[in-house]
Amino acid sequence: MKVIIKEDNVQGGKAAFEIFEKAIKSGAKNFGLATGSTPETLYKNWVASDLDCSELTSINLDEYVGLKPEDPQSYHYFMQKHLFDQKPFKKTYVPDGLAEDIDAYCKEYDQLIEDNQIDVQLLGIGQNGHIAFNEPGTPFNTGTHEVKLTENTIKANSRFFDSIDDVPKSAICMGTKNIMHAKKIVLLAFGKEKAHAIKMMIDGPVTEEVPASILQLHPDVTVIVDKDAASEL
Ligand SMILES: N[C@@H]1[C@@H](O)[C@H](O)[C@@H](COP(=O)(O)O)O[C@@H]1O
Repeated sequence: MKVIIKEDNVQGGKAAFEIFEKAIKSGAKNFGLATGSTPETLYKNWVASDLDCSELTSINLDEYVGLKPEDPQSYHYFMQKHLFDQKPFKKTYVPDGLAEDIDAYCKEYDQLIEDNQIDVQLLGIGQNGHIAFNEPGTPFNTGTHEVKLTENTIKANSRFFDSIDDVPKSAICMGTKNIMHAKKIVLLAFGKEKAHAIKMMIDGPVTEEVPASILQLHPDVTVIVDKDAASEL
């Protein structure tokens, strides 16, 4: 893993954007994208750039079960607002939180990822080391699946909702198998509350108890952290 330590999330977002820009200019077409507060500075740089995205395809990591795409808390909405409305892509995919047959839908999403191998996969990390919504204990060979969110994640994500009771209890997300299939991975983490997860991911054992630790086994991972998130390294 290559670890880049930047002053703050502004510098971190800029460094991340440079990686995406270089990949696009070198012909990369398929991007695995992520939500959460962490990628916002990257998307700001992306939107402000003159990059043409009309030939790009994006496949997002996850979506809450039960939220409509136009729900302001949905990850569909987030992506439209922070990137796709300003930078139209050729095709964008975010898991369908309203899918009726979730198991069948997850298989379709796996096929989509199989057919469009991701050139650069963006990731954030949860305080407990989760990536996408792969919570501690999720088997490493899992594909796209429905996941019950842990109390820890519901609490952490409740800041985006009016009340903690409004936070959906489950989500559809890519599994670690899908994530590891990407050619290149860029993981971002900013803030002190991510410091322990970053330490475990980089220096801890590879264990399903810390889902992000699987990234130690991927050949091309760049981790961009700010000083706070790097404080336990
Ligand atoms: N499913 C998302 C993850 O993809 C994200 O990485 C994590 C951290 O979010 P934030 O960047 O807001 O700290 O939260 C959520 O649980």
